[in-house]
Amino acid sequence: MKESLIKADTHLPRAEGADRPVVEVGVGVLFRPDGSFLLTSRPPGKVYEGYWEFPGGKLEAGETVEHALARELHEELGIQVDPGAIILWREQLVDYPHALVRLHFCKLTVWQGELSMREGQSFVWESLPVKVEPVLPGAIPVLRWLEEESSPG
Ligand SMILES: Nc1nc2c([nH]c(=O)n2[C@@H]2O[C@H](COP(=O)(O)OP(=O)(O)OP(=O)(O)O)[C@@H](O)[C@H]2O)c(=O)[nH]1
Repeated sequence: MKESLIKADTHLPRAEGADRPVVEVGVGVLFRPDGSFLLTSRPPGKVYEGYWEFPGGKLEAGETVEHALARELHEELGIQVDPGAIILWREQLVDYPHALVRLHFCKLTVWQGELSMREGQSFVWESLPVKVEPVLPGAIPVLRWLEEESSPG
């Protein structure tokens, strides 16, 4: 089956032309017992600064999605996560002007430690429909999937 692709900001030129490598990214949807989920703002200095997203980051060489995400959540949020508690959920390819990324979205309900924003981000526990904006193009499908999962039938 052909992988679904989102094209973001199509009016902007693409870096590196058509044959650019795919950057693999682990992304966490952290749920509290009341069903709310965590959104964080992209830190100052990063592309799409200030946009709301789910926390996560790029896989390093040799890492699994679960290990990369556990590492990123510790680096960004200061929490301890057992890679075994990370549930792989969905994938989405996104074509951005700066990179072609494959997002590996994961669900997570268990972690240790208090949240501390180590990169100058803001955070919010949200529920549908989310109130914060703008949401990163590559995070928007998650909101749709959560909506689908919460509606009967
Ligand atoms: N963390 C995260 N990244 C996302 C989401 N949606 C989405 O398109 N992305 C994209 O995935 C890539 C993640 O890169 P990043 O910059 O957050 O990762 P990182 O912390 O490893 O980056 P660094 O190399 O600047 O340290 C970016 O191109 C970002 O635009 C999302 O919901 N969460």
